[in-house]
Amino acid sequence: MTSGAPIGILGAGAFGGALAVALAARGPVTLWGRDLRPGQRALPRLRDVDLPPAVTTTDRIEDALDAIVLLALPAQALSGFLSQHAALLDGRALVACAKGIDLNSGLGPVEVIAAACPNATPAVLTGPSFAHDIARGLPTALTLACADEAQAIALQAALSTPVLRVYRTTDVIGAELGGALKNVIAIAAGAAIGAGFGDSARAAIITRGFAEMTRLAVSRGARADTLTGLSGLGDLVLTCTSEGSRNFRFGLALGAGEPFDPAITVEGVATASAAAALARAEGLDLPITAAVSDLCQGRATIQTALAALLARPLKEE
Ligand SMILES: NC(=O)C1=CN([C@@H]2O[C@H](COP(=O)(O)OP(=O)(O)OC[C@H]3O[C@@H](n4cnc5c(N)ncnc54)[C@H](OP(=O)(O)O)[C@@H]3O)[C@@H](O)[C@H]2O)C=CC1
Ligand SMILES: O=C(CO)COP(=O)(O)O
Repeated sequence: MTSGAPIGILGAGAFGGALAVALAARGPVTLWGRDLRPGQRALPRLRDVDLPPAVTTTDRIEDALDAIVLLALPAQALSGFLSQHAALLDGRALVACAKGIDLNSGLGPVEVIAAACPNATPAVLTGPSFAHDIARGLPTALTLACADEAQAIALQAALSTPVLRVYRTTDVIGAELGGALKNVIAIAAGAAIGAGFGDSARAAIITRGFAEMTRLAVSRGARADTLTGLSGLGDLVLTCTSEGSRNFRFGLALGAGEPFDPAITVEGVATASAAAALARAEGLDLPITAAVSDLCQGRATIQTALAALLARPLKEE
């Protein structure tokens, strides 16, 4: 494969680290993390995989400002981070790798970038992909969403490798809401399994959860067919069916009444509240999303949440 343009990655957690490993197959990558040492090869959040020589590590953002900059930070950290570093980041191609809705503003990652860096080309990289799969070089398909089609084509080419297959779309809202909302439904699926409700209940949650995802995304301007793609249904299936998912594992613990390590990133908690607020503003009924929000905020128990869902009036599918 021909050498690609240098890529900067801001955020050295599991996903930033995995993308650095994968993209090093194309060309030089600079990985920034707030505690990253120059020459560091092992990352605490990405076990069992060392960074290859084509990855330079740094704790100076200035070192990672390449033509393409990936923002591999949790969704709730993005706005503050961008405001803090806007002078350095504005005007560049900024690709959010986060899946969530900002709780303060109700915005997705691309709108968060646009608000903080109005001269940037904002995009989002999303889709079904566990960091440990990508880092191990397993075949993976992602979606790159950018409103500007020419930029989407360029970013798709720059971020694809022989095993990382990137599709593209200009439907930014659809791609980012699919990625954000699947985490909420994965918490519900995990909670159902953790509480012992069984696989049939999980199938119902996945299906009716998908209907909620589509309803909210379409009301916000997304195309319905984007939700049936990798960034929506694809990621929903992965996250609701694998204990590789932190959101699913968090749900399992919630359903079983067990504690969960608060240091682990679980995007669906904040996004459930943000999505429930958006649904109220749009006048939409999203019962599973509301139940997850209530469960996470301690306003419901798994038993009261189930009873409320089952007591809803019978309706046409
Ligand atoms: N892990 C996965 O399989 C996948 C994750 N994603 C998405 O990627 C995003 C990031 O997740 P992931 O990498 O897994 O999360 P991790 O918890 O593994 O890592 C998060 C990283 O962000 C850093 N960070 C958090 N807040 C800030 C801040 N304010 N300033 C600077 N750095 C900060 C953390 O630094 P520190 O360690 O110093 O706290 C850490 O390095 C999420 O939106 C997730 O949904 C998408 C696809 C797959
Ligand atoms: O987004 C992911 C898979 O596509 C990772 O899911 P978790 O954040 O639940 O681990």
